Amino acid sequence: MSFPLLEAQGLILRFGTTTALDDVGIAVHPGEVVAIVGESGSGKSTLLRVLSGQLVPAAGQVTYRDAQGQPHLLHEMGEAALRRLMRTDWGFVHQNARDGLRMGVSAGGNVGERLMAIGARHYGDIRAQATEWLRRVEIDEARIDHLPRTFSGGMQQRLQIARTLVSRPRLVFMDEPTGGLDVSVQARLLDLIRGLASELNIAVLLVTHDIAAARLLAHRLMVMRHGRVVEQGLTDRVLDDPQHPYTQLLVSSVLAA
Ligand SMILES: Nc1ncnc2c1ncn2[C@@H]1O[C@H](COP(=O)(O)OP(=O)(O)OP(=O)(O)O)[C@@H](O)[C@H]1O
Repeated sequence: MSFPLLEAQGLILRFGTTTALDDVGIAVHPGEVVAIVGESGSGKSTLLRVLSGQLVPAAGQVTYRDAQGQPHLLHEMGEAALRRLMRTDWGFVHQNARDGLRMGVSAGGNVGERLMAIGARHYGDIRAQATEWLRRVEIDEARIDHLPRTFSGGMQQRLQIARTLVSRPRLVFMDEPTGGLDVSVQARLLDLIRGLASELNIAVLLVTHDIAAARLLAHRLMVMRHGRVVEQGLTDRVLDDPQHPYTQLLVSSVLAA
């Protein structure tokens, strides 16, 4: 198997007396979708923030391997290098599309901007790619000059995905990407994410408390509770044959719902 794209060991992080991460390790390989599941307060979002360099752990390390195969210790990279990584190699899909979109910029502008950030300069090419990406995320290209605030919640989320993926990141961090949307809209969005991640061979680190979403998208699953990883493995194995009592409870409560 290839080297992991992102790898962490021994992560510890406390907020006052709360231990949000308690000796957490993870590895994400190129093209792999890994879901972090667990109840509210289990440490999922904190882990995502540490893995994407936004929070510095009290102990442990995170290593990112760049496109040339060079490993970098994330928390020793420096602000400028980290920002460059975020622009070129990584993408973020937020639960609230407003956090990932520029609401005062047209739909086409939202997508085109990301291309310009990685060096695209030719207006015609940028507009053509933006049009193509709107089509890919099932937004009518006639809406290209409209502002995202005129879009439905599901459309805004699809636009955020187009904006994120247009620059072909190697790794995308997603925090509850379908949270707050209608169930039918969620299903369509999950299908779209699954298709695009697989087609573009993008690694995804997905935080969700939605086991059904994790089953649909993730190759591997990591179950967290009270800041610890209680179980991890291939998604079907973990969900069909959970070993830890907490995972059994999570799975059975979904089945009973
Ligand atoms: N900025 C903060 N200051 C203080 N405590 C925090 C902060 N962020 C998180 N915590 C605490 O750390 C623990 C883990 O929180 P975290 O948000 O990572 O959990 P989560 O699994 O993502 O929950 P949710 O699904 O509700 O977002 C919780 O006890 C939370 O209250």
